[in-house]
Amino acid sequence: MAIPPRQETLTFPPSQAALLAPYLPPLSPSSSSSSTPPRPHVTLTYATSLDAALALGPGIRTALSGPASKAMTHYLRTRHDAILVGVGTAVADDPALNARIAGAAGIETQPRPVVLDPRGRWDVRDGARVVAAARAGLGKAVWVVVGAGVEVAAGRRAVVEGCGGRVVRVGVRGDGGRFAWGDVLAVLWEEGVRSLMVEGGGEVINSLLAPSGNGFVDSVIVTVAPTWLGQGGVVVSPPRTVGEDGAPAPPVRLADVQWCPLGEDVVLCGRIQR
Ligand SMILES: NC(=O)C1=CN([C@@H]2O[C@H](COP(=O)(O)OP(=O)(O)OC[C@H]3O[C@@H](n4cnc5c(N)ncnc54)[C@H](O)[C@@H]3O)[C@@H](O)[C@H]2O)C=CC1
Ligand SMILES: Nc1nc(O)c(N)c(N[C@@H]2O[C@H](COP(=O)(O)O)[C@@H](O)[C@H]2O)n1
Repeated sequence: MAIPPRQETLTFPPSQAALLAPYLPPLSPSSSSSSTPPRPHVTLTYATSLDAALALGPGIRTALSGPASKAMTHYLRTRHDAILVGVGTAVADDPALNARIAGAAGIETQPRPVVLDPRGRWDVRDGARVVAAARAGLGKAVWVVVGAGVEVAAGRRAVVEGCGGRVVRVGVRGDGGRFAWGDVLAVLWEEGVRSLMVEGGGEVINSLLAPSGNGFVDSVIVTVAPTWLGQGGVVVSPPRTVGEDGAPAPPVRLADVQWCPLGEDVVLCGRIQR
């Protein structure tokens, strides 16, 4: 018999959850969306250092959140239908992508892990934490989003499907072999996803904050940790664009801002100013 993975159980007080409520998708989402075409509510959320770094370097798993903001992240996971990371994060962190928090009782409260992997490079194995969590009933099974014409090796497909997951196809027509966000969100909506939490990593966040992506972001919840990681980190800094007149486009800025201290960290909530 397989031994289920050991995991911690975090707690997040209702008083702190109430501060986040205005930025979260509705608890009972309707089947229609106010957007045309319909798409899920998108919450962009990650932890950063004071020098805007997500990690010490590409491929280096780096703990930034303290215990309280880590618990917040797991609460956020229970409040979304799906949680999305890029393949860079799947490879670097081997994340479990489940909600390990008191109150996350039953598989229904768990988010669907989604890995964006346009070229099918994720060498997912049975030992991957996200696979182990699904097998143990501690999380939903992963969906791997690959480019429309991409071959996924039979062994990898067997691992994904063997734990109940799926390979989902989306055409690649974004720049640099990436997906266009509208395409990914349309497919997830069709699959029943009404709320999506985007966790990272750097490339995914920067492309979502770029002009072609930020119109899809409904709210932003960023944990700021009191540390500088130094040069060479994986940094959040979206591309600057130039308007038709050659002048720089206005910077991306948050509106409806709230700063909430959480342990030694500060959590910044807002919506992208339109
Ligand atoms: N502090 C935090 O909250 C988090 C930190 N991280 C860190 O981030 C690092 C990984 O970041 P990256 O290497 O930048 O990889 P990433 O996780 O952003 O994945 C990038 C890959 O995603 C795919 N992709 C598909 N469509 C895309 C699109 N529209 N936009 C962007 N990418 C798209 C591409 O294949 C691309 O190479 C790791 O070190 C991880 O520890 C990751 C998540 C959260
Ligand atoms: N909120 C937050 N704080 C940090 O300090 C982090 N390093 C991350 N990373 C994200 O969480 C994923 C790990 O998830 P599991 O604990 O394995 O379920 C990692 O892949 C990043 O997406 N997040």
